[in-house]
Amino acid sequence: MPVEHDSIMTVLRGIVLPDGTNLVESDRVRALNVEGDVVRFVIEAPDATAARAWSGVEAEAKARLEALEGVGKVSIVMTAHGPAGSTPPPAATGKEPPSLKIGRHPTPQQGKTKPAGVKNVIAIASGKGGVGKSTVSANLAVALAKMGRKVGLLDADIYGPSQPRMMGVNKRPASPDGETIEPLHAHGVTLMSIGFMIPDGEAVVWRGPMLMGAMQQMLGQVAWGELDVLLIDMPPGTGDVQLTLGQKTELTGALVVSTPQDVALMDARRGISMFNKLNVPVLGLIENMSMYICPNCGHEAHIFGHGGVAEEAEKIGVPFLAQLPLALEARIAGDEGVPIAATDSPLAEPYMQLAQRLVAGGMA
Ligand SMILES: Nc1ncnc2c1ncn2[C@@H]1O[C@H](COP(=O)(O)OP(=O)(O)OP(=O)(O)O)[C@@H](O)[C@H]1O
Repeated sequence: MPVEHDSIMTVLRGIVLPDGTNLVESDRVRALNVEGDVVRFVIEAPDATAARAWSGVEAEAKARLEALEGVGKVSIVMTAHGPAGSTPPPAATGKEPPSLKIGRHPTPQQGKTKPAGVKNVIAIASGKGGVGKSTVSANLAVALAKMGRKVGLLDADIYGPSQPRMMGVNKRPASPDGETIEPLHAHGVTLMSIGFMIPDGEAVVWRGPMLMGAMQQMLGQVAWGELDVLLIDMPPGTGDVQLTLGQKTELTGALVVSTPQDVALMDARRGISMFNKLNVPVLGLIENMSMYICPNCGHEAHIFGHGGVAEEAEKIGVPFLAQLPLALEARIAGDEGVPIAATDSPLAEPYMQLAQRLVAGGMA
């Protein structure tokens, strides 16, 4: 029988650190993963000096866990996040402990790249917050997965990552080697969110270089595997993440989500003009909250106006890809972690059609 997570934590609680606390109490254990009889995790030391001084801690944890019933192999990676102390690094073996931290200065990069094995990368953007960009991203990802496509979803919305809630998963991804990050999986979609890696609100204060570094890591360190398409749920507006992504990533293109309201459309125009400047093709516009369908009588009301996004698409010569109704059922589904496209509700249909258009166009 595989070893229980709790039994492992009990053992780790018994491993005393030099300051008298233990590994669990001082929150040093990350990415604990049990597969069969193999236990893997990361010990996150406060800095490189401590990481070196804790080699006995690592050895003790390994020996004690290997003595547990059901455990065959134990693999521990020691990482350190803080500045190194004054002690010189160990001789010859040389390699610094890998860093699992998301949010760092970028490493130099020549030209545009995309994760190996990923055929298409599509940014889902909006000029304005709250228009439903994350809802569209989650549902489109699920609809594509239902069609049998291999889909990844990267939630890069640093101001309010909503995919953990919308896709119904929220835990810290495993990192068996302290460098590669194993994405999570939900509703057939390979999923990574900046929200899995950093405490709420921390990234909001990041500016240019830190954001560039974080995006580089989310694209480059995550083991995305073979994907037909990777959707990126962007933060709203035209900030550093959008710029970095447009300049550094080989994007198939961008989908721009807007409500029919004039104010939302004005902001959407700004987003479109940014993508044009970055030479990122705008694959199409999506109108969300097009009409409200009363759940009681079926009456349709155009709460945020009517037809604005279709007109805009025609004016700028890009496809108008979908019209998505405002529906209570869709909101509740998103809040409960089961996107409406994952259900057999008729509201899943417009997302299936959107997915089909992208597949037919060779974009996903
Ligand atoms: N078509 C819809 N019908 C009903 N509710 C919707 C619809 N689209 C979005 N919502 C709801 O509106 C809220 C905002 O949507 P969402 O988070 O997808 O927007 P966003 O543009 O990603 O926002 P942000 O910029 O804050 O990330 C959510 O509660 C979501 O469930």
